Amino acid sequence: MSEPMDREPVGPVDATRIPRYGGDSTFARLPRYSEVSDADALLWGVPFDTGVSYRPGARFGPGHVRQSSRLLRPYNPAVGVSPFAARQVADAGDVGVNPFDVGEAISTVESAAREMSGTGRTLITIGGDHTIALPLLRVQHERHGPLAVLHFDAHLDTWDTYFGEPYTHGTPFRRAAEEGLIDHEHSMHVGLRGPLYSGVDLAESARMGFAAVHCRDFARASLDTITERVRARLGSRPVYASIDIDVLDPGFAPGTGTPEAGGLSSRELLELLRGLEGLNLVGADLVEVSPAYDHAEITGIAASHVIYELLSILPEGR
Ligand SMILES: N=C(N)NCCCC(=O)O
Ligand SMILES: [Zn+2]
Ligand SMILES: [Zn+2]
Repeated sequence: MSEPMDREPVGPVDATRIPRYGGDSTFARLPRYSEVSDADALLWGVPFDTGVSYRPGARFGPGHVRQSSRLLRPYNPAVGVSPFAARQVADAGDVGVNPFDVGEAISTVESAAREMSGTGRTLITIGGDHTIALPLLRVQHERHGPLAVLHFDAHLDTWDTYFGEPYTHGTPFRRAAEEGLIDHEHSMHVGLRGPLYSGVDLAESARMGFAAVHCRDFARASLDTITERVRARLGSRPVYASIDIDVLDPGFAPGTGTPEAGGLSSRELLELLRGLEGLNLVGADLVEVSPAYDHAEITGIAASHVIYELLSILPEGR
């Protein structure tokens, strides 16, 4: 929002007074958007998975991530921040999208994101499959111009079409590049791995403006070296982080639709995010949590901690 908040932010329900396993399931037990006068940052869900190429179920992601976020506490010692006290964060619920029409769903997400971000609210979106990154990037681009896209994923998601369809979860970043939404000098994939369709896939993605850190790099370079590479690439540009939970190894995130062996640990991803403090993060999404393949909330908990770290590194006033 444009005006600074004139009162203390309304925080999560206090778990020392009201047990955390009961009651309303908002993200981290934060207030609903309708319960606060306004918000600096909004979490919201996009329960959509009509764009998937393999296992379905990410439409149930938002509810599952919220349910798995009940144990989050207010203070983040890793970065010395209380993310819910530094700004008003609220949960805006889920948007109702058409599961039978991908084009209509994309326009619905775009208009809802535009309306919710208003004159400057930060949006953190819980998917849903990766198709939804395209309308989210369109709205961020309207405000900030070409974005330094920080894309955590096992997959490139810069492929052209699936079964002739241009709007799928494997294609959002090619569409975004075609639409001029991506800053070619400052965007990056992190966590790539697994078999491709052809060697050309990587070259095409590089032509679209993405530098790349592969999972193989994590086997050799230190986390500090990789963090520095990422920071140097993003610079001071407006950064949009799009995090596909399948960037984590299936052992750390089994509940996802297109799992690939040999991924990051939750510890590596969380620590890398902490190392991005001070960057100009303007918004983010966390996608591809498919609860039917999750056990013991393993994937949901990892996802909720990723979102918590993102909130913890938001610049002041955002
Ligand atoms: N965005 C995700 N999670 N996956 C894309 C995989 C596309 C494929 O089936 O080749
Ligand atoms: Zn992926
Ligand atoms: Zn993806």
